[in-house]
Amino acid sequence: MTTLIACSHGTDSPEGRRTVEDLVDLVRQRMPGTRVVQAFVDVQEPTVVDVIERERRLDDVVVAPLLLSVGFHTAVDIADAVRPHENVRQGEPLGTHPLIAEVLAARLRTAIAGTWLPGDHVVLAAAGSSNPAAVADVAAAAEHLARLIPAPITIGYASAIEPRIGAAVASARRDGAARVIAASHVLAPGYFAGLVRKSGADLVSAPLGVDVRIAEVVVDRFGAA
Ligand SMILES: C[C@@]1(CC(=O)O)c2cc3[nH]c(cc4nc(cc5[nH]c(cc(n2)[C@H]1CCC(=O)O)[C@@](C)(CC(=O)O)[C@@H]5CCC(=O)O)C(CC(=O)O)=C4CCC(=O)O)c(CCC(=O)O)c3CC(=O)O
Ligand SMILES: [Co+2]
Repeated sequence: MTTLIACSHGTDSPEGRRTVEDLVDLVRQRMPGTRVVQAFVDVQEPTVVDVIERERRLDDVVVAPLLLSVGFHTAVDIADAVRPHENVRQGEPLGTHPLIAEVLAARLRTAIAGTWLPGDHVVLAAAGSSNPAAVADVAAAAEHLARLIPAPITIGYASAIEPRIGAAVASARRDGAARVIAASHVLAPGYFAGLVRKSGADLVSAPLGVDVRIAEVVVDRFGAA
């Protein structure tokens, strides 16, 4: 049997925790016959190291990151935990999958109450990482999103990388945007989602949240690992 370890960041937000749990439940429903368990890289327990240690004795294991971009957590935390074990594999993060762009577009449509206006500008608001590979992943996510919405898109980061979200919002306005909408490129409510809300955008979309399309991406990443 194979165990899928759904490894998210971890958050102090009760709503964020519930969101991730519900998302993992959706994954579980789609994978009868696979053991699906949660693990975390930061803030919450159990750690991915501990869960791998527990699961690898009985099963093949795939760690499916519930993270959007390659970054410190995928390339160091998860990779280091996986590397010593022959029967443990690591899946790709989720954010470059076209279905994620569909969810982003749906959250944006809700934020604008269904109507795009001339002069709308979207800032794709991502966490940011000290790992430069994150930039390419967020750019790929922006390209997918660009096919689905009529507004121009620029990118802003909550931490580690310039431009920050607030700066990206301000420069869109300087360049003539009539309405700036921040697209929350985060999985769940929490600290980073809060930073996006405070970025000064006119409207802010909800985190990706609980959605069967995201569960589908997790299953896909599991299958490709
Ligand atoms: C509140 C905090 C936890 C706390 O300490 O309480 C927190 C929370 C969350 N981070 C999330 C995501 C990511 N965090 C990183 C990276 C880092 N996160 C760090 C700190 C903190 N992260 C604390 C705030 C400190 C502050 O900024 O003031 C860094 C700086 C230092 C460290 O870990 O110690 C480390 C830099 C490592 C490096 O780059 O060197 C990456 C990028 C990457 O992986 O590289 C991603 C995106 C992964 C992806 O792509 O998905 C999510 C999920 C959001 C969602 O739902 O999607 C939450 C949960 C939430 O928002 O609540
Ligand atoms: Co973090």
